[in-house]
Amino acid sequence: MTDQQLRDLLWDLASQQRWFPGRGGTVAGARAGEAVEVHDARLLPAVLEVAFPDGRREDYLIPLVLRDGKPPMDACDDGAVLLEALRSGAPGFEATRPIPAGLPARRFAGEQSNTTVFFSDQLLVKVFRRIEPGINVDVELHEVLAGSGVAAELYGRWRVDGTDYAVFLEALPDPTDGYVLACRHARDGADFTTHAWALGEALATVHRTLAERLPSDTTASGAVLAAGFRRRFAQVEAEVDEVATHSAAVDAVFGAIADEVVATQRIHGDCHLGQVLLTRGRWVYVDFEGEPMASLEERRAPDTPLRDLAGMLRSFGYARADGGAPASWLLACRRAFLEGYGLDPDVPNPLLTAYETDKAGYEVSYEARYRPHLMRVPLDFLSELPEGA
Ligand SMILES: Nc1ncnc2c1ncn2[C@@H]1O[C@H](COP(=O)(O)OP(=O)(O)O)[C@@H](O)[C@H]1O
Ligand SMILES: O=P(O)(O)O[C@H]1O[C@H](CO)[C@@H](O[C@H]2O[C@H](CO)[C@@H](O)[C@H](O)[C@H]2O)[C@H](O)[C@H]1O
Repeated sequence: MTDQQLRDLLWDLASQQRWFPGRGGTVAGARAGEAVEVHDARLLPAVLEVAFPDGRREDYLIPLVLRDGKPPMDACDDGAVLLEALRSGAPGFEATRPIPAGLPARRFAGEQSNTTVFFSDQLLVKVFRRIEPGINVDVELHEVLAGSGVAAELYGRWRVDGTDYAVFLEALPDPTDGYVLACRHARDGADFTTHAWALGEALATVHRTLAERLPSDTTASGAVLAAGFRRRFAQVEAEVDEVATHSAAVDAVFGAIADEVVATQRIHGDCHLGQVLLTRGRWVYVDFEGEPMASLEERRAPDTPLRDLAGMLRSFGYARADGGAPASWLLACRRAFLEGYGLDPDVPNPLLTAYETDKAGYEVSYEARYRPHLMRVPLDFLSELPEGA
């Protein structure tokens, strides 16, 4: 295949995909690594390089399966090759447990920023699409959380020249999405506190395990955190006029943490109810990649566990709004979640409020851009902040 043919092929394959935000860009190049022999096929790790008008460049992985007499195809549509590559120990593939042979492959059809292929109901591979040089945080943290019971077990990885291309994980049996379940409870006016408590307990296990296995001797000062929150909120103010009425209350929330000093550690980083699955009575956290817009360096940096707690608390607020539940439903979820985590909900926690406020500000601008009909949800949270917090 010539260089031009590879560029055209990858662009065609990517352009049809929901995970590909590269349409606003142009092809800057295409490259292919060493092909891997798997039975009667060859697996070619191909990467499309996309340039954007603002100067950004992004790399998108489109592993190709090449078979004699057939057009090349995205390996995610021929997932058996990926499983067999792991099982047979093909170059770059490393299994961390025994891999069953011949499981039927099914590509996940839902909205996703990467691409997941399930193998029967036993395991899955998540192929990373936008790749960055180095270790992928999702792989790193799944490895660290092995055996903790609050994350899926790692089955292996595909790593090329020190960069993670894919992670193989246990497929959790009978999974139910946490946000879907919470919204259903809110709609039915059903009690969600047992689940909220268990989610808090599971998050405490995530944090404890990460702190034990990836210790970090770092702290964050409230003044620095507040400065960051204020900068981010100023951007929201510039974008959405309606937040101006809440500016004084928000400023007071951020001002209240100036004297704090908190320990930092590795955290989930993008915690919300859409990142937890209930599997046979147990809550499991998924997708440890951190905030998609943050750089790899930012996503690997220690942070305070309160960011994860705040993300989850905000999510209960969304579920309440979605299901039209009363304020008491939300309050009960919040209390149960904090208690399950090991915090006393009656003890004021200005730092946690500051993280929630920061997240709500971010949500206002996210909703203004993508889902204006939901902008009221974070705005309502801001409107409930006490004036002189
Ligand atoms: N171990 C797992 N077992 C079963 N389903 C999973 C597992 N991990 C993730 N999922 C589901 O697969 C989908 C995509 O997973 P996710 O890790 O969030 O992908 P992305 O990084 O592309 O957003 C989600 O619907 C999630 O609930
Ligand atoms: O899951 P992503 O990392 O892509 O996060 C983005 O989209 C989320 C919505 O899908 C958005 O989350 C917000 O809405 C959720 C309900 O739809 C709610 O559970 C979250 O708490 C709320 O923040 C997230 O902010 C955005 O970054």
